[in-house]
Amino acid sequence: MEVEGMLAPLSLSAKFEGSFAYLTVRDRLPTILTKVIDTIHRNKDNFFKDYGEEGVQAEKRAISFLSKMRNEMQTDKPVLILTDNAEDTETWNKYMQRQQDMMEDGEPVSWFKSPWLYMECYMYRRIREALYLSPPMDTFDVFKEGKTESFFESQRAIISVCTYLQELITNMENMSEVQLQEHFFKLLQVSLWGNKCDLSISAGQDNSQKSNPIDSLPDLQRFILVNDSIKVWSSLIAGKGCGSSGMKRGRVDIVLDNAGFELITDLVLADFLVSAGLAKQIRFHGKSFPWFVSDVTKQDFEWTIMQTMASNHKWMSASGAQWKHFMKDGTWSYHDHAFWTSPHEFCDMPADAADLYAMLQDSDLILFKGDLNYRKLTGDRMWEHTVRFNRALRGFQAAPLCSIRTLKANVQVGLKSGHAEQLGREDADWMTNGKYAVIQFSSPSKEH
Ligand SMILES: O=P(O)(O)OC[C@H]1O[C@](O)(CO)[C@@H](O)[C@@H]1O
Ligand SMILES: [Mn+2]
Repeated sequence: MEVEGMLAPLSLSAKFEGSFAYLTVRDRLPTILTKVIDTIHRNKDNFFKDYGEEGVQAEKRAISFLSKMRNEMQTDKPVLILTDNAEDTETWNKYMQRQQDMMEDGEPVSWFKSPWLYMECYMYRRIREALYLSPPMDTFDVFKEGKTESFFESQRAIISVCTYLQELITNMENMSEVQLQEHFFKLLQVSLWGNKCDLSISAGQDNSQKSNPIDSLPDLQRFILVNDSIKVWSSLIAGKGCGSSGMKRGRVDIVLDNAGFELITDLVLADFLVSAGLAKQIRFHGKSFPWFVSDVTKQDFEWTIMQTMASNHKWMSASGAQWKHFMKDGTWSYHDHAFWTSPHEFCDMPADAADLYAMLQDSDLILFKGDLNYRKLTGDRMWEHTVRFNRALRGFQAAPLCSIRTLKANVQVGLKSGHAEQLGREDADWMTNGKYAVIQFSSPSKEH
């Protein structure tokens, strides 16, 4: 899929001392691992209650795997092949070989020498392996507690967005297209800022939403570096317009990121799209195992809808009930695919996950939530900031797509000349502190 003659720049990597990747591998990843070990240990009594002595042995075994990995990471040991014979084990091991073939002077693939994206993904896959090899703990979600807490700590913000949604739906019939567009822009921004609330960048610290998200939007506007909302709107209108002729299906895919408040903002946006007739079908894509601390799994997805329904706030529970209904009648559906928990850049998708690529090709619009998806869209490479988004996608163009992301890693393309330099002067950490954001669109037929 790579455009001929146009090589991609180098991958971000911890081998660049002092870089954000370096600091992440040196400081943040070991902290996350320590928390994982601590969580397993704190749950020892529960494992005993549920599984007896077998549970206690499993706890010890998992902790020993994880401590070993922390040590390997901190001493920059070669990366090990996976041995858990899971559905994706072979893919991961093949990918390691691919990385090995790219190493200079035959040096082994290792934590501080290989691409950051690969190594960070690999850590979460190894956590999975440690649990997988420690039955009956194989289904334990080490990040569940954090995700649940972040949901409950965002209650007030959740109530305000659900109330906003329900009021909107009540008045929708009399709304002009311009008014609908205005509300769409707002909800897209709520979903954008919802991405501030991930737990990976804060190494698991509380990062929930406390204030009313709708009221905060005007103040946050100036932090949106690229805002292609109007193009996203146009692609939705195009999908809608052709619906009756059978050309387009009015299908929107949302590639989810984090559970907690962010997921609620995505569900609210999806509800709005359906209720306003802008989409007929929404397919949500989540992770098939716990990933990057706060990412949504099927369990989180179902739990969130149930909890929303169970709220004693009228508009929150009404929203939850509506979402359950959408799931039941097929208007909404949840999908997971091993590709989302692989280390691949998205330009690899046609070759490495052809079924998923084909599925996405019949979408009218794909919304990619969050920072990690942006890193994978752009390959997590050292692009010049002025390179076009389309170019950085390196042929990944299944359908019109939009990345909705707060900046938490130092890759950013599609900026006007001089903009990055100006930002650098104003705020040295603009690419990694989660204060700035983009709504960046790309369509297969148009150059951007
Ligand atoms: O949940 P998000 O928006 O993908 O953010 C997770 C980000 O946090 C980090 O783990 C911080 O290192 C990044 O690697 C990653 O891109
Ligand atoms: Mn995430």
